[in-house]
Amino acid sequence: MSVLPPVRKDRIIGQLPKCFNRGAALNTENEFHSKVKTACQQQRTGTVGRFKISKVIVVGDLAVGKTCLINRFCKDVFDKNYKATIGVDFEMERFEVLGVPFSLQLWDTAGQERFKCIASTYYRGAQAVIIVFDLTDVASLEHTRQWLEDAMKENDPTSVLLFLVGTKKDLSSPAQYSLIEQDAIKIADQMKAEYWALSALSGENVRDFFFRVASLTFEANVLAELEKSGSRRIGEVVQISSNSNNLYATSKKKQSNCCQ
Ligand SMILES: Nc1nc2c(ncn2[C@@H]2O[C@H](COP(=O)(O)OP(=O)(O)OP(=O)(O)O)[C@@H](O)[C@H]2O)c(=O)[nH]1
Ligand SMILES: [Mg+2]
Repeated sequence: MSVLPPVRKDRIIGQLPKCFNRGAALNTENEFHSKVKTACQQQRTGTVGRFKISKVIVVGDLAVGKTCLINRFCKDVFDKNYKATIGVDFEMERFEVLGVPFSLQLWDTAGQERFKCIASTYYRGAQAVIIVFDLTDVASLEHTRQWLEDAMKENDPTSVLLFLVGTKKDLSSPAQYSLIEQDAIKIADQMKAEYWALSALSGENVRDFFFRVASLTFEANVLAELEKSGSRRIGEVVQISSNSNNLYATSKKKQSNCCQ
């Protein structure tokens, strides 16, 4: 018998959420992978949905808005006063994706230099890395390459999903926004990350973004489970996809360049 309460109604995902910008997306499919849909219908998702909790780390310069972003999604609150994160903090979020329970552990890390060495000890084992910058601060965008490099020292670049997220959209004028967006999309493309722009203050795109993170992480986990169980049967290795738009089939090749 499960001791957990049911998943909140507003955490149920039945469709693959859309990317934010097709020019910087991890995948541009309209639907979940057919193998994933079938596995969910047949309740053949292995450890996904039963024991597995996926770790997501959130990194980026100090005061770019990492804590506010997580708090807007998890608690629907916004604090205008800055309180630096000391070391790390985490929140658990439970979803139901295609009828399968799925949990994300969101690790909120410190951007301040003096807390960075504590925070970096928690980077290991991430399935997704969210690199945050402030849309009104170009330097914070430039620093995202360094944050990526640090996060990847502790993780396997072939299996981590990357997201590049610009915050404080409410503070940037349309002209200012479109300038920084061009640079952000270029960097996201080089990193093989999916780009999003949002505001924790207004809530714009926050829920859509986390639904996308949950969905793509879930999909990658189920595909990995299918591959594992398929390859156990001799001569019956599961073919994931040959579609070049699909990150999971091509991530090994693509991501090997990102931290060089
Ligand atoms: N206008 C506006 N302000 C924001 C937004 N997000 C965060 N802020 C403000 O930016 C400041 C820093 O936000 P935090 O979320 O604490 O920043 P952080 O990245 O967690 O900082 P560290 O924990 O030091 O790494 C706070 O004063 C927030 O109120 C946003 O979307 N819009
Ligand atoms: Mg913080």
